[in-house]
Amino acid sequence: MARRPLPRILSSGSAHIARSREMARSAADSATDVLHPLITITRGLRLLAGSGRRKWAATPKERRGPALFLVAACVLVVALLPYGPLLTLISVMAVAGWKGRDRTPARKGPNDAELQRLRSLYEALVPYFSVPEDPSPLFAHGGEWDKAFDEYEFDADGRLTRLRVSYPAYFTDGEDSSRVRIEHLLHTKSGRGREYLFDWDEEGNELVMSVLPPLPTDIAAQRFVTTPGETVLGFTDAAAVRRTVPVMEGDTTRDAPPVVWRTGARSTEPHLLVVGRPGSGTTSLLRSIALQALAHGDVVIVDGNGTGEYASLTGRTGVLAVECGLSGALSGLEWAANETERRLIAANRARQSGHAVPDDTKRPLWLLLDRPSAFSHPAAADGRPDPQELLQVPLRHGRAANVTVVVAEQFDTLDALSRTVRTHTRARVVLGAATRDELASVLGAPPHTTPTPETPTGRGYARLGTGPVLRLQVPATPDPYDDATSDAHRRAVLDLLPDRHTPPGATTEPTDTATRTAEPDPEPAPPARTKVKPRPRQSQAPVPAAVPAEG
Ligand SMILES: Nc1ncnc2c1ncn2[C@@H]1O[C@H](COP(=O)(O)OP(=O)(O)OP(=O)(O)O)[C@@H](O)[C@H]1O
Repeated sequence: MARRPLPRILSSGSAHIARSREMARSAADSATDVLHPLITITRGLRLLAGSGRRKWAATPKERRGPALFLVAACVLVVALLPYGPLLTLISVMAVAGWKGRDRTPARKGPNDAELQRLRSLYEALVPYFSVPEDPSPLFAHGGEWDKAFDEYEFDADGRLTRLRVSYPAYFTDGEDSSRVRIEHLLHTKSGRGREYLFDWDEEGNELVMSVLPPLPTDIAAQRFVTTPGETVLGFTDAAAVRRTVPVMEGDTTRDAPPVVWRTGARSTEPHLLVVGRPGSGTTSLLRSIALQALAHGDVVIVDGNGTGEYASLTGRTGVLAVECGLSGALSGLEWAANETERRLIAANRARQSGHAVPDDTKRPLWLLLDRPSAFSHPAAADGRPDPQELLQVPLRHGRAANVTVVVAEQFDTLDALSRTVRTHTRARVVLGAATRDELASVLGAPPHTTPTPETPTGRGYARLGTGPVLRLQVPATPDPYDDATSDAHRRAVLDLLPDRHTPPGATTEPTDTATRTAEPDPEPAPPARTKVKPRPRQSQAPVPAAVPAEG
């Protein structure tokens, strides 16, 4: 059977309809192009009219009369001016055109993946931020997440970088354990491997979580711009401190936010305790402090490690002693205790007789003790006092006598520190990996940030007295005599060292000499800047790390 042709309307209809649609679309496009200025101006006029209406509504009733009068006066002036109405019309059109211009709207709201992240975060928070008794809970399974998350930001990889969470007033945000649970959950769900800052606003029932950039690790030892009495412990977040200091990085200078510790008579935390794990950079921090202290004062170093990491300081001007053995440590600290008393008495006498405090009581004296607990056992075995006992006077009265004590100790041997040391060292630093409890026990408060995914050496936290816990990165101040030290760092440290006051060959005394120095001095030797120079005790003879040689 021959096939009958389809009716014309069915065979050519679809093509016809498509053509008509195409024509209509191009006509609409052309009309839009032609009418575009008109559309823009109309939109602008509508916006202007809207803002005018709002302004009028916001004007107090008693001011409406004068405002109307002013407008009428303006209209009259414009009407009387030559070309006034025309110029006004052109100006209004121009303003309307500017106001109504097409601003491509920025993408609002999260994309699908981000939306999914926010929803799952919201769902995860429901058990923590809701109670069955709440009739209209902010957090409920399947609830409106956008009411709880007021602000959010994602990075290019779609990971959260900032989130503001509103939570119900009954959440126990005053309890550390409740906060820790929320912080842990948000940290885990938002992606590990980054450091987060949690900022709790208890009054507003809001929590802001933000990602912190890593602290720069490329600042090396250098002369920092500080006043006498200020020591740069390291560098922190720009938002955490009010001040910056210029720092050199290679050939460039930039401003960095320092953690500045103030010592001396007006300091509220005149002594420092540094705690860390082995290799965390505590010795480097003490070296950095020594280099800064030597710019204005004298230094006595007691090295319980006995590994000679302070050898570069031996015999330098202002370095009164570098002690590695028990006898040397005892005699050095005994001298320091006597010197503290001498300064106090001299200053007191001068004040009572109405004179100025003598200059030789003002020069800062620093006692830097690296792992003093290493001496405790040999001292007990030998029936001699623990060197820490000799710190009582400098710690208790050092502030008035310009004597500053810095103690570095490791977590494992923290118990061996005397009560006096713990009580009087109110400036605290923790370096290296540490649990939240360890940080809280040393600093007196936990940090508001999550632990670092990788802890570079010299990275940790600082807290000065009752101040906030600050992230800290210590400037690289390695031992210049260490073969592993880079040339740039070696040069940086050597440039900061004062000149030698004794030739290098005379620095190493045999162990028996160090033992001899254990005999108490008939009179305490005054510091280097006074008329008589103290006898520098450099017992740098190599000794085992834990047990000093002469015991
Ligand atoms: N802030 C820092 N920047 C770069 N490198 C550092 C920093 N602090 C320390 N280091 C390097 O880390 C290593 C260990 O440092 P340091 O000796 O100061 O640690 P420590 O805590 O005293 O450890 P230990 O008690 O085992 O000697 C050294 O090679 C040192 O150069």
